[in-house]
Amino acid sequence: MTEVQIRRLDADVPLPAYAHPADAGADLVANVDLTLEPGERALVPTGVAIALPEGFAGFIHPRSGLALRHGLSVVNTPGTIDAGYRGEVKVLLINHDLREPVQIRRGDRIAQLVVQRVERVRFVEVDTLSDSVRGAGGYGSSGGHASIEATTEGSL
Ligand SMILES: O=c1ccn([C@H]2C[C@H](O)[C@@H](COP(=O)(O)OP(=O)(O)OP(=O)(O)O)O2)c(=O)[nH]1
Ligand SMILES: [Mg+2]
Repeated sequence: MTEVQIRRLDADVPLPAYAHPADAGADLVANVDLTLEPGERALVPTGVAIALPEGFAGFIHPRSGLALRHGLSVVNTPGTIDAGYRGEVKVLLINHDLREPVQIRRGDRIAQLVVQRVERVRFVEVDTLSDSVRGAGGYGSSGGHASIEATTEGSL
């Protein structure tokens, strides 16, 4: 397992932790109490700083349970933590619920950090790009409906 240096900026705050052995995301914890009114956003400190090895990056994703129950998400999802960043990891939360405020208490697991290997590339300027099947098609160019064949019961 790749080791990542981590520094607590608050001695009481739990370190990011994976809830289950095969989870991709380690939960990040809020280090403050706050209330987000409908539509409101806030940059929430997690009380930790990390030093990712070169060739890795951290990506801050929302937690689906909070998104489902409260409309809580991450504005810039996924937030990017660069390997060279040594400041406090912060989460840019937003309350997407139209009616209810979201209460966050210090210690709540508010988002999850996915650490991944990333490639850096050298951009080589050319006059003509290599051909591809897709070409310049995008924005729904491949259509939106998959035809589903009618099946009679028991025919599978
Ligand atoms: O959700 C986030 C996003 C970013 N960061 C920190 C780590 C990251 O390495 C740094 C810069 O983030 P980003 O590159 O997304 O922001 P920017 O607007 O491009 O700022 P900069 O000019 O500092 O790169 O801020 C966080 O703590 N949480
Ligand atoms: Mg940047």
